[in-house]
Amino acid sequence: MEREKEQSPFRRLMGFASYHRGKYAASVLLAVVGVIGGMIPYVGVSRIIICLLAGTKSDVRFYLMWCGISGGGLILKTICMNWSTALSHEATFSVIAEVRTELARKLAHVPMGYVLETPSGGFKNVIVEKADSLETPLAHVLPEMTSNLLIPLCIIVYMFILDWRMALVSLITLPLGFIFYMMMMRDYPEKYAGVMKAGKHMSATMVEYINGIEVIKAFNQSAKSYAKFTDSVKANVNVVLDWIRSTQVYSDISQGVWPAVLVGVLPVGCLFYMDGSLGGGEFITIAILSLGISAPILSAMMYTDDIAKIGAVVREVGQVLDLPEINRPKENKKLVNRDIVLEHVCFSYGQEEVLSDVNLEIKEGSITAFVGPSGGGKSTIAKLIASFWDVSAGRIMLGGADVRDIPLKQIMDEIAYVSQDNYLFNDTIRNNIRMGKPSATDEEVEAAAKASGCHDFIMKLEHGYETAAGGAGGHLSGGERQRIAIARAMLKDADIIIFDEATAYTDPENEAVIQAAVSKLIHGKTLIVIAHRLSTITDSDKIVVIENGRVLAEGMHEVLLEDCKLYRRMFAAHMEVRDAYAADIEGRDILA
Ligand SMILES: Nc1ncnc2c1ncn2[C@@H]1O[C@H](COP(=O)(O)OP(=O)(O)OP(=O)(O)O)[C@@H](O)[C@H]1O
Repeated sequence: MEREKEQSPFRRLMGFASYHRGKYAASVLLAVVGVIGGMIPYVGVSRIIICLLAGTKSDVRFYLMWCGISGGGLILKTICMNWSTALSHEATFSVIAEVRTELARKLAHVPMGYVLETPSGGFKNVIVEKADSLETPLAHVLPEMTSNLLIPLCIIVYMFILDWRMALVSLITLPLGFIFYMMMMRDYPEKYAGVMKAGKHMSATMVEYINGIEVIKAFNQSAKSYAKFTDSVKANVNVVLDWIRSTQVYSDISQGVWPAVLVGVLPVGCLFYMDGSLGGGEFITIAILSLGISAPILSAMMYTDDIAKIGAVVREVGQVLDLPEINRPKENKKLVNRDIVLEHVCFSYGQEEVLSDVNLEIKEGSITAFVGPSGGGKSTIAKLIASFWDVSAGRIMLGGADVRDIPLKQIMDEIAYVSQDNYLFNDTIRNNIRMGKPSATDEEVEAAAKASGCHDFIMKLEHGYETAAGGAGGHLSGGERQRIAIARAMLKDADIIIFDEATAYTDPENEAVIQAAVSKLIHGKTLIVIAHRLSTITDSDKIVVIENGRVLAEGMHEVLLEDCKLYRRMFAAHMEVRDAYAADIEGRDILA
């Protein structure tokens, strides 16, 4: 596994934006030109006022010219600012799309365990909400903050040229407001990280609540009594309110103090005017200009809030991007056959070892069944073979090569994993089956559906193959979903098939259809079946009994019945349940 070097949030943000730096540079340049355009009316007004008061110009064309120049400046400002914003948004939405694509790619390359252990709401929060929150700093901060800081800077320089004393007086509210602003920003990153954490937790529990709504309803719970959900909503609102309470006063004071420039400019200006050291034109010009200082500075300050947030956002996006990947070579490996060999395999989820010293040989073209008590490690072995995780110790060989030396894509091509949780995408049934082979024609899709026993129930659906399957399978039964997964695997035509039999007891009719589908699917292939109904695997070439993370026994059905007490007991128990179930069904049929 590989851990990328940790980067500072700012460098990472710049890294995201680097492919679009041309657009960002043009956006900043246009913003600067826009600021210059925006300054022109101030100069125009000042020229007109000074000349009017001094009475030095009586030609109306002079005033009309400055009116025209001022209007031109405003038009230049509007065009440049809008163009600048359009460019920065164009670049930013591309960056956000790239970040999302990279996050999604990352999830496909980290060990499955990381993805499964993280609530899906957590990932959704990072990929959707957090990625979205990059929009403000990237699209607005660069051009708009540049212009919002440049405007007051230019005004101040101009005021210094007119009268340096008045310029200083007009700046007096800036440091005062800044003190309160800094008090507001105290511990900001920590507080904001707390708000984000609470939001993420709420999002995760909400997704959990929605996913588990069936169980919650079945057990007569409600949103209120589902304490985890209500607690997270309350915790979120408390953290946000605490944060607002601790900053609101300072924020209000600083926002009140900053624009109050006339409090100094008017009395001091009157004094200077009365003692003759300040001209009437300059006084009025400075009074007007001083009003233009605080608004852009306040806007720029608003962005510092976003800059402070961005560290936490980028860090969180970075945490996903830095997850260790399953590190595999890129070049395909030549496999001599499809034999699978496990040598002294150990594996732990976190600290707890769930497999210890597992040795196993699965011959190409054979049928191998994993059986054993729940939690014994059957699925874990199957998932290690499919490279969902890497072993903690020992090795797994496929066709003579260590699976860690085989690219993930090659493993995915070699192995079809038909799991119990057959996720159906929110797409048509046809496209769901086609996932097994994206280039498959409609005829191939339907042929696979027929072979896997899906065709009849699909044709009974309202829109046949074009019916939307809906998230996680919609209204299809477990058995139907499993048959769709078998159809997908048939299209994929992989050499090795891992089939995780459904734990829920399916009716004998459905079981027979699934059995028929599986036997068509495995023709000439290597099959590993994680079996929960022992009657279905008695003909296997090899049955492996797995208990407490170890291989307890292996052999054919008859041999194990003789030699393995656990297998004998499990088989007898299974037959008993099966017979009782069959008798129950028969009884109901007679009553009907
Ligand atoms: N993602 C996981 N994180 C932590 N522990 C896990 C995870 N998946 C499985 N385990 C644990 O590993 C052990 C083996 O689980 P596994 O699913 O491989 O057993 P199994 O024999 O397939 O069980 P079943 O027949 O119930 O499906 C169990 O103790 C289980 O709780």
